[in-house]
Amino acid sequence: MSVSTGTVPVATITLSAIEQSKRLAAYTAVDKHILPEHKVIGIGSGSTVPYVVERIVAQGRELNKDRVFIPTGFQSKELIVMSSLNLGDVDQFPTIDVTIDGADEVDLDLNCIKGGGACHLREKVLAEAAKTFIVVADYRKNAEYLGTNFTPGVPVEVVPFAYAQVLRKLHSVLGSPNATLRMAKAKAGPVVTDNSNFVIDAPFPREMMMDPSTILAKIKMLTGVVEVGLFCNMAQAAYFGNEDGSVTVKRKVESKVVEESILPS
Ligand SMILES: O=C(CO)[C@H](O)[C@H](O)COP(=O)(O)O
Repeated sequence: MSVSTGTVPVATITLSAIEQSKRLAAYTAVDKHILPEHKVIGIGSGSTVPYVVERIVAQGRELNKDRVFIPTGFQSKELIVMSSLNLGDVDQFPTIDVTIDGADEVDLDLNCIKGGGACHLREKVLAEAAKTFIVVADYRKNAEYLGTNFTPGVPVEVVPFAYAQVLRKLHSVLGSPNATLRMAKAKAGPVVTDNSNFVIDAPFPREMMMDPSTILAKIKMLTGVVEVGLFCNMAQAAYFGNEDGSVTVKRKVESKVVEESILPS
Protein backbone atom coordinates (compact mmCIF):
# COMPACT_ATOMS: atom_id res chain seq x y z
CA MET A 1 0.00 0.00 0.00
CA SER A 2 1.41 3.41 -0.85
CA VAL A 3 -0.14 6.68 0.28
CA SER A 4 0.27 9.73 -1.90
CA THR A 5 1.89 12.87 -0.41
CA GLY A 6 0.83 14.79 -3.49
CA THR A 7 2.42 13.34 -6.59
CA VAL A 8 5.01 10.87 -5.32
CA PRO A 9 3.91 7.62 -3.63
CA VAL A 10 5.51 7.37 -0.17
CA ALA A 11 6.43 3.70 -0.43
CA THR A 12 8.52 4.09 -3.59
CA ILE A 13 10.85 6.93 -2.55
CA THR A 14 13.77 7.20 -0.18
CA LEU A 15 12.58 9.42 2.64
CA SER A 16 14.54 12.47 3.79
CA ALA A 17 15.41 12.79 7.49
CA ILE A 18 12.44 15.10 7.99
CA GLU A 19 10.02 12.76 6.23
CA GLN A 20 11.36 9.84 8.29
CA SER A 21 10.76 11.88 11.44
CA LYS A 22 7.19 12.63 10.41
CA ARG A 23 6.56 8.96 9.67
CA LEU A 24 8.08 7.87 12.97
CA ALA A 25 5.86 10.27 14.91
CA ALA A 26 2.76 9.22 12.99
CA TYR A 27 3.36 5.47 13.28
CA THR A 28 4.13 5.71 17.01
CA ALA A 29 1.02 7.78 17.72
CA VAL A 30 -1.24 5.41 15.75
CA ASP A 31 0.23 2.38 17.55
CA LYS A 32 -0.43 4.00 20.95
CA HIS A 33 -3.78 5.67 20.36
CA ILE A 34 -5.76 4.02 17.55
CA LEU A 35 -7.01 0.93 19.36
CA PRO A 36 -9.43 -1.79 18.19
CA GLU A 37 -12.30 -0.26 20.23
CA HIS A 38 -11.97 3.10 18.43
CA LYS A 39 -14.63 3.33 15.76
CA VAL A 40 -14.83 7.05 14.89
CA ILE A 41 -11.50 8.60 13.99
CA GLY A 42 -10.66 12.18 13.00
CA ILE A 43 -7.99 12.64 10.33
CA GLY A 44 -6.10 15.94 10.23
CA SER A 45 -4.39 17.82 7.39
CA GLY A 46 -0.84 18.40 6.22
CA SER A 47 2.16 16.38 5.12
CA THR A 48 2.48 14.23 8.27
CA VAL A 49 -1.07 12.90 8.18
CA PRO A 50 -0.59 10.59 5.15
CA TYR A 51 1.69 8.50 7.38
CA VAL A 52 -1.07 8.35 10.00
CA VAL A 53 -3.46 6.97 7.39
CA GLU A 54 -0.80 4.58 6.06
CA ARG A 55 -0.36 3.08 9.55
CA ILE A 56 -4.11 2.85 10.14
CA VAL A 57 -4.56 1.05 6.82
CA ALA A 58 -1.82 -1.37 7.92
CA GLN A 59 -4.00 -2.35 10.91
CA GLY A 60 -6.03 -4.29 8.37
CA ARG A 61 -9.41 -4.43 6.69
CA GLU A 62 -10.99 -6.44 9.54
CA LEU A 63 -10.43 -3.58 12.05
CA ASN A 64 -11.12 -0.77 9.60
CA LYS A 65 -14.32 -2.08 8.07
CA ASP A 66 -16.35 -1.07 11.17
CA ARG A 67 -14.67 2.31 11.53
CA VAL A 68 -15.62 5.69 10.12
CA PHE A 69 -13.06 8.39 9.35
CA ILE A 70 -13.83 12.10 9.58
CA PRO A 71 -11.73 14.52 7.47
CA THR A 72 -10.58 18.04 8.36
CA GLY A 73 -10.70 19.20 4.76
CA PHE A 74 -10.35 18.38 1.09
CA GLN A 75 -6.89 16.81 1.43
CA SER A 76 -7.79 14.39 4.22
CA LYS A 77 -11.10 13.53 2.54
CA GLU A 78 -9.14 12.47 -0.57
CA LEU A 79 -6.73 10.53 1.61
CA ILE A 80 -9.55 8.63 3.32
CA VAL A 81 -11.31 7.83 0.05
CA MET A 82 -8.10 6.85 -1.81
CA SER A 83 -7.21 4.52 1.08
CA SER A 84 -10.63 2.79 0.80
CA LEU A 85 -11.56 3.78 4.35
CA ASN A 86 -15.15 4.66 5.31
CA LEU A 87 -15.82 8.40 5.05
CA GLY A 88 -18.09 10.27 7.48
CA ASP A 89 -18.59 13.86 8.56
CA VAL A 90 -18.60 15.54 11.92
CA ASP A 91 -22.26 16.53 11.64
CA GLN A 92 -23.14 12.80 11.51
CA PHE A 93 -20.55 11.89 14.18
CA PRO A 94 -20.22 14.82 16.60
CA THR A 95 -18.34 12.62 19.07
CA ILE A 96 -15.03 11.29 17.80
CA ASP A 97 -12.97 8.69 19.66
CA VAL A 98 -9.54 9.98 18.59
CA THR A 99 -8.40 12.75 16.26
CA ILE A 100 -4.78 12.74 15.06
CA ASP A 101 -3.44 15.86 13.36
CA GLY A 102 -0.21 17.66 12.50
CA ALA A 103 0.87 21.05 13.86
CA ASP A 104 3.01 23.97 12.76
CA GLU A 105 4.50 24.33 16.24
CA VAL A 106 3.86 22.99 19.75
CA ASP A 107 4.95 24.71 22.98
CA LEU A 108 5.91 23.37 26.42
CA ASP A 109 2.26 23.29 27.53
CA LEU A 110 1.05 21.48 24.38
CA ASN A 111 -0.48 24.64 22.93
CA CYS A 112 -0.22 24.54 19.13
CA ILE A 113 -0.11 26.83 16.14
CA LYS A 114 -2.15 25.26 13.36
CA GLY A 115 -3.42 26.51 10.04
CA GLY A 116 -0.26 26.51 7.93
CA GLY A 117 -2.42 24.58 5.48
CA ALA A 118 -5.42 26.87 6.10
CA CYS A 119 -7.51 24.01 7.54
CA HIS A 120 -7.63 25.14 11.16
CA LEU A 121 -11.38 25.79 11.41
CA ARG A 122 -12.31 22.19 10.62
CA GLU A 123 -9.24 20.95 12.47
CA LYS A 124 -10.39 22.70 15.63
CA VAL A 125 -13.92 21.35 15.31
CA LEU A 126 -12.54 17.81 15.05
CA ALA A 127 -10.08 18.39 17.89
CA GLU A 128 -12.94 19.59 20.13
CA ALA A 129 -15.22 16.75 19.06
CA ALA A 130 -12.58 14.18 20.00
CA LYS A 131 -12.35 12.42 23.34
CA THR A 132 -8.60 12.32 22.65
CA PHE A 133 -6.71 14.80 20.47
CA ILE A 134 -3.19 13.76 19.47
CA VAL A 135 -0.59 15.81 17.57
CA VAL A 136 2.13 14.34 15.34
CA ALA A 137 5.08 16.27 13.94
CA ASP A 138 8.76 16.22 13.13
CA TYR A 139 11.38 17.59 15.57
CA ARG A 140 11.33 21.11 14.06
CA LYS A 141 7.88 21.71 15.55
CA ASN A 142 8.89 20.96 19.13
CA ALA A 143 9.47 24.37 20.72
CA GLU A 144 9.54 26.11 24.05
CA TYR A 145 7.31 28.97 22.90
CA LEU A 146 5.03 29.34 19.89
CA GLY A 147 6.56 31.45 17.13
CA THR A 148 10.11 30.15 17.76
CA ASN A 149 10.60 28.34 14.45
CA PHE A 150 7.23 28.95 12.83
CA THR A 151 7.45 32.65 12.01
CA PRO A 152 4.65 33.56 9.54
CA GLY A 153 2.37 34.17 12.53
CA VAL A 154 -0.97 33.04 13.88
CA PRO A 155 -3.32 31.93 11.07
CA VAL A 156 -6.67 33.71 11.32
CA GLU A 157 -9.57 32.59 9.11
CA VAL A 158 -11.83 35.54 8.23
CA VAL A 159 -14.93 36.03 6.14
CA PRO A 160 -13.78 37.77 2.93
CA PHE A 161 -15.72 41.02 3.28
CA ALA A 162 -14.30 41.63 6.78
CA TYR A 163 -10.61 41.00 6.03
CA ALA A 164 -9.49 44.64 5.72
CA GLN A 165 -11.23 45.61 8.94
CA VAL A 166 -9.75 42.60 10.82
CA LEU A 167 -6.28 43.43 9.43
CA ARG A 168 -6.64 47.03 10.63
CA LYS A 169 -7.57 45.87 14.14
CA LEU A 170 -4.70 43.38 14.23
CA HIS A 171 -2.27 46.12 13.17
CA SER A 172 -3.45 48.94 15.37
CA VAL A 173 -5.15 47.38 18.40
CA LEU A 174 -3.93 43.82 18.96
CA GLY A 175 -0.18 44.34 18.45
CA SER A 176 0.53 42.59 15.15
CA PRO A 177 1.69 45.43 12.82
CA ASN A 178 3.00 42.95 10.22
CA ALA A 179 -0.17 40.87 9.87
CA THR A 180 -0.84 40.13 6.18
CA LEU A 181 -3.46 38.51 4.01
CA ARG A 182 -2.16 35.10 2.87
CA MET A 183 -1.72 35.08 -0.90
CA ALA A 184 -2.05 31.98 -3.09
CA LYS A 185 1.06 30.53 -4.75
CA ALA A 186 -0.40 29.17 -8.00
CA LYS A 187 -3.35 31.52 -8.35
CA ALA A 188 -3.69 35.28 -8.51
CA GLY A 189 -5.19 36.63 -5.30
CA PRO A 190 -5.62 35.31 -1.77
CA VAL A 191 -5.73 31.77 -0.42
CA VAL A 192 -9.38 30.66 -0.17
CA THR A 193 -10.10 28.04 2.51
CA ASP A 194 -12.27 24.92 2.20
CA ASN A 195 -14.97 27.12 3.79
CA SER A 196 -14.61 29.89 1.15
CA ASN A 197 -12.91 32.27 3.58
CA PHE A 198 -9.58 34.16 3.59
CA VAL A 199 -6.60 33.68 5.93
CA ILE A 200 -4.55 36.37 7.66
CA ASP A 201 -1.13 35.50 9.13
CA ALA A 202 -0.53 37.58 12.25
CA PRO A 203 2.93 37.48 13.86
CA PHE A 204 3.11 38.63 17.50
CA PRO A 205 6.15 39.49 19.62
CA ARG A 206 7.57 36.71 21.76
CA GLU A 207 6.30 38.12 25.06
CA MET A 208 2.75 37.94 23.73
CA MET A 209 3.23 34.44 22.27
CA MET A 210 4.18 33.24 25.75
CA ASP A 211 0.48 33.64 26.62
CA PRO A 212 -1.31 32.21 23.56
CA SER A 213 -4.70 31.87 25.32
CA THR A 214 -4.91 35.65 25.75
CA ILE A 215 -4.07 36.30 22.07
CA LEU A 216 -6.60 33.67 21.05
CA ALA A 217 -9.38 35.28 23.10
CA LYS A 218 -8.63 38.76 21.74
CA ILE A 219 -8.50 37.75 18.07
CA LYS A 220 -11.60 35.61 18.38
CA MET A 221 -13.57 38.65 19.58
CA LEU A 222 -12.94 40.55 16.32
CA THR A 223 -16.08 40.60 14.19
CA GLY A 224 -15.50 38.66 10.97
CA VAL A 225 -13.02 36.21 12.49
CA VAL A 226 -14.20 32.66 11.97
CA GLU A 227 -11.38 30.78 13.75
CA VAL A 228 -7.88 31.29 15.07
CA GLY A 229 -5.05 28.79 14.58
CA LEU A 230 -4.10 28.72 18.24
CA PHE A 231 -5.11 25.42 19.86
CA CYS A 232 -4.76 26.05 23.59
CA ASN A 233 -5.26 23.29 26.16
CA MET A 234 -6.61 20.90 23.54
CA ALA A 235 -3.96 18.25 22.85
CA GLN A 236 -3.58 15.33 25.26
CA ALA A 237 -0.24 14.36 23.73
CA ALA A 238 2.23 15.32 21.02
CA TYR A 239 4.65 12.93 19.27
CA PHE A 240 7.79 14.34 17.65
CA GLY A 241 9.95 12.14 15.44
CA ASN A 242 13.66 12.89 15.89
CA GLU A 243 16.57 12.56 13.45
CA ASP A 244 18.22 9.86 15.58
CA GLY A 245 15.17 7.60 15.31
CA SER A 246 13.83 8.37 18.79
CA VAL A 247 10.41 9.88 19.49
CA THR A 248 9.84 12.65 22.01
CA VAL A 249 6.43 12.38 23.64
CA LYS A 250 4.86 15.25 25.55
CA ARG A 251 1.65 14.28 27.29
CA LYS A 252 -0.76 15.66 29.84
CA VAL A 253 -0.84 13.89 33.18
CA GLU A 254 -3.26 15.47 35.67
CA SER A 255 -3.04 18.83 33.88
CA LYS A 256 0.79 18.83 33.90
CA VAL A 257 2.84 18.09 30.78
CA VAL A 258 5.42 15.32 31.13
CA GLU A 259 8.06 14.56 28.53
CA GLU A 260 9.54 11.16 27.73
CA SER A 261 11.65 9.61 25.01
CA ILE A 262 10.97 6.43 23.10
CA LEU A 263 14.34 5.13 21.89
CA PRO A 264 14.83 3.44 18.54
CA SER A 265 14.37 -0.33 18.76
O1 LIG B 1 -2.51 22.91 10.61
C1 LIG B 1 -2.31 22.32 9.57
C2 LIG B 1 -3.05 22.61 8.33
O2 LIG B 1 -3.93 23.67 8.52
C3 LIG B 1 -1.29 21.24 9.52
O3 LIG B 1 -1.62 20.26 10.44
C4 LIG B 1 0.03 21.86 9.85
O4 LIG B 1 0.31 22.84 8.86
C5 LIG B 1 1.16 20.83 9.88
O5 LIG B 1 1.42 20.32 8.62
P1 LIG B 1 2.64 19.37 8.29
O6 LIG B 1 2.28 18.01 8.81
O7 LIG B 1 2.74 19.44 6.80
O8 LIG B 1 3.87 19.92 8.97
